[in-house]
Amino acid sequence: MVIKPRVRGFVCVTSHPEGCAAHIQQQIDYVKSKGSIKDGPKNVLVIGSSTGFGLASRIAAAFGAGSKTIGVFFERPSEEDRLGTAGWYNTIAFTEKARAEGLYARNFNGDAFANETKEQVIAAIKEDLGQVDLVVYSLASPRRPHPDTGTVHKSVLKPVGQTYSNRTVDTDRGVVSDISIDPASEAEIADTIAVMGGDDWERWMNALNDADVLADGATTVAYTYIGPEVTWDIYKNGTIGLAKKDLEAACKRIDALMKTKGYGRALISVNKALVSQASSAIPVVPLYISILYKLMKAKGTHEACIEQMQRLFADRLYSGEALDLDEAGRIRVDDWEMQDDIQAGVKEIWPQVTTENLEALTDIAGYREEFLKMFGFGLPGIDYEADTEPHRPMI
Ligand SMILES: NC(=O)c1ccc[n+]([C@@H]2O[C@H](COP(=O)([O-])OP(=O)(O)OC[C@H]3O[C@@H](n4cnc5c(N)ncnc54)[C@H](O)[C@@H]3O)[C@@H](O)[C@H]2O)c1
Repeated sequence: MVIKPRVRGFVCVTSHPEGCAAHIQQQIDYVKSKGSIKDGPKNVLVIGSSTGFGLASRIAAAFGAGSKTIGVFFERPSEEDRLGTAGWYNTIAFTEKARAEGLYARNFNGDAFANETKEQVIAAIKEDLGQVDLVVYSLASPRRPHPDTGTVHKSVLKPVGQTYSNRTVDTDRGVVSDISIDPASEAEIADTIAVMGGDDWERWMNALNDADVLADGATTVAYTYIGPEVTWDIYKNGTIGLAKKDLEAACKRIDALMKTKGYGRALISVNKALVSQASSAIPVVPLYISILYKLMKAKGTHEACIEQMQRLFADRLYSGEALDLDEAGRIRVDDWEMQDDIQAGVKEIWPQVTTENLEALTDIAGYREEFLKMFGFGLPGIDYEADTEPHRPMI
């Protein structure tokens, strides 16, 4: 079938298998162009490995350090009259390319929050790898069925304590407008923490430790975002920010657990704002990203997921040097985003943006390009008029 993009609000409901494979290849080529990561991780578990930062982490580990990888993700295969999700096709392409180079890659499509998924993954580690020396926790989920109670918690992206009003952009239609978001209820705050906080990461690490599948000196890392003041009420100080605070608290407890294993460590990396399936759903953030991209591209410091994760692995986690951490003990690969001149530029452009000057003042074109790329569209060398097989089994 011929597959075209069909964008509905902040999602694209179609995805192109060959385009996704070309996107994976671009990321592999980038990692290889940076040279190999010496003393990188050997056996890596990536939780949330099919898109965004988790996928880029898996690619950086496999193709930068020759790591064996196990990926856990929640994606949908194609059905008779429905395409598979981009993450489904991404994972097939990654796995084909990894195995073609003799790299071990094994996949688990299932709910990472569930006890059974953890048990299956642990059994696979025991069977194939013995132990893992890096666990990347990169889940972004709108819901979590609680493994003990069965209650389904749903996360919300809302301010806390007061109504938040700001401008936002409908990235599909290019319309800039003002929005007001009412504050979250106590129940919504608790639900968001249950989904995006640190409980599940801690459960994974305890389960891996109890099963003795963490290597001595193993590292685990999870990702967060801070960003500029203009987004704080909806991000850093909003429901998602409180969940991230909970993630950081869990990090301290997990770090203590990891310290019982030689030089083990648990870390939080603060990453840059990027177009991803998760970030496109956050109000206001896509407008910020469009302005940010314009400024960072002009300065020559723009990075996408793969550049960020390659830098995290090569220059931070596995540089062989002591980690340069911020006052809260976090790694900062959002350093170039947060530079004063970039943020001063954002402050200057922000109040001026309207529907009419959106194209001129921001990189909305680059935003849309990145957005479509996540679903395999707009990749060079792909004939989007050609027939494509949409039904592809997981490997
Ligand atoms: N995108 C950004 O701008 C940004 C910036 C900094 C930090 N982060 C953080 O990085 C992390 C990853 O975000 P992303 O933007 O790469 O998201 P993403 O939506 O691209 O990826 C999420 C991953 O989680 C998996 N997943 C979701 N629910 C699952 C479940 N129940 N079981 C198993 N897998 C499941 C998906 O399959 C996918 O692989 C998040 O913690 C996010 O807060 C994102």
